[in-house]
Amino acid sequence: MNAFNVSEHMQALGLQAKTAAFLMARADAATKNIALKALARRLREAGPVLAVANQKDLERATAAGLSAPMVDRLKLTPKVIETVALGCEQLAGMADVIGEIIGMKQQPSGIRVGQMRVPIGVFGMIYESRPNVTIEAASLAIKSGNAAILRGGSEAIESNKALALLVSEALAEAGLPVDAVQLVQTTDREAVGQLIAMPEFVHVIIPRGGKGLIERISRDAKVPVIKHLDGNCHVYVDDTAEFGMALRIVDNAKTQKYSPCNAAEGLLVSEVVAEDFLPQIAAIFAAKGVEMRCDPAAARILRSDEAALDPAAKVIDAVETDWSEEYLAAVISIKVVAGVDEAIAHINRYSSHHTDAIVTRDHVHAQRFLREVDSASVMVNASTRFADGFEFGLGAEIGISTDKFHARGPVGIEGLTSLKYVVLGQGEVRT
Ligand SMILES: NC(=O)C1=CN([C@@H]2O[C@H](COP(=O)(O)OP(=O)(O)OC[C@H]3O[C@@H](n4cnc5c(N)ncnc54)[C@H](OP(=O)(O)O)[C@@H]3O)[C@@H](O)[C@H]2O)C=CC1
Ligand SMILES: N[C@@H](CCC(=O)OP(=O)(O)O)C(=O)O
Repeated sequence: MNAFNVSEHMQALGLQAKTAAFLMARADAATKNIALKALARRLREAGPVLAVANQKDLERATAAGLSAPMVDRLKLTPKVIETVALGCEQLAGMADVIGEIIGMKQQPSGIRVGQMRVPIGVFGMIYESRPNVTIEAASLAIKSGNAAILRGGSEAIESNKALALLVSEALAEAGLPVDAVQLVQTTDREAVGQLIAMPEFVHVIIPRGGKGLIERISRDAKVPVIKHLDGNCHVYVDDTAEFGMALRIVDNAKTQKYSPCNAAEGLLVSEVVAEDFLPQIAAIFAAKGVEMRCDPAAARILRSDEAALDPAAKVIDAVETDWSEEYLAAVISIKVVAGVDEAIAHINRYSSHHTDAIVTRDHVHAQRFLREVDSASVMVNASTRFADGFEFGLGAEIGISTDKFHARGPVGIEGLTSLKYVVLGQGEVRT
């Protein structure tokens, strides 16, 4: 048997994607929606097959010692499958934005100038070991009329192969090119190196992952990149925060799920309310086993007799690196700040500019936070966990862009499109 040649494989995927992209760009809305509905049906029918594939991944991951939150996101449960199937149906029900023309205006010369929304072409995506992302990316590629080359996390390879087969079948059923969505068939990272350096085939790269991934992409990519990076997200509890609300939001932002990029990693509390608020949130964290990495002021409050914390509560002295850390685990950094100015300054210095929230009843503080915090999503009185394409009404998401150009925050259909100018004349010439 011939050895698997990564370079040949990637060149073949690239060429096939380029051909498919041309056909996808001219596919009509009804055909794309047939494919999406077929994919939803096939996902529901394939439950047992997907379970077998996913079990192989889970066994390998568990044997390799993957942490519990990471194993959790690898799971392709019936609920996860139903959610992505529903997502495909929701996308099918959404208006097709491809071909829409906006801003048509007549110019002094007589020509009319506007902009048409068009697919980007071929996007290459590198993402974490979360199999549902394969379907979200595939369904968004179909709806937006793009072709995609998907390189999922290595722990999810069996699940992804099974899912990619369903996508090909759904595309074929609708009469669309099966190569519109292709999965890289190897976990060899050399394939990533090839994918990001094929400008003749791939128009944009979408990396979803941590710092190691982005270092490589930034160094080696030969095509534009829309970065979907780490989330060092914060909740700031302001002087006037309503405590019940603040407790609910901070608890949810930290503990509803530990692995996502939109989970809170840092809690900032105004010194005006710190003595009262911190023991209450710390009691919740202690009950859930959340380790608290505290600055001296927070540590003093939580170690005092008045706090009356369970002796088993994990109150640790924070070090400088804690402020920049994305734990993705039952750990949170806690700092007492003088007020909204210090909170904004801290966030702008240490956050990864992903998602940050303020809990307050002060309108001026809320407005200042929204305007001055330089992050892709800024929130008032809501959990950072809402930073998600589905929750933002986009139908699905490619991920959460931490870039400032082209697309910022949760990226849906429009983030996978571009606008080109269209000019309508009646024989005008330039003088
Ligand atoms: N902003 C967003 O939308 C999202 C951001 N994230 C972020 O992702 C991170 C957690 O996910 P995690 O799986 O640990 O991320 P990783 O960065 O470790 O892995 C993500 C993907 O990148 C690949 N990869 C990583 N490093 C390299 C490299 N040097 N060369 C080639 N490929 C590489 C991985 O491949 P392999 O399988 O071979 O390791 C995997 O496919 C967190 O920082 C989280 O915040 C996660 C989801 C969404
Ligand atoms: N959109 C997602 C967040 C994406 C994300 O961070 O995924 P992961 O890092 O794989 O857990 C959500 O909140 O559901």
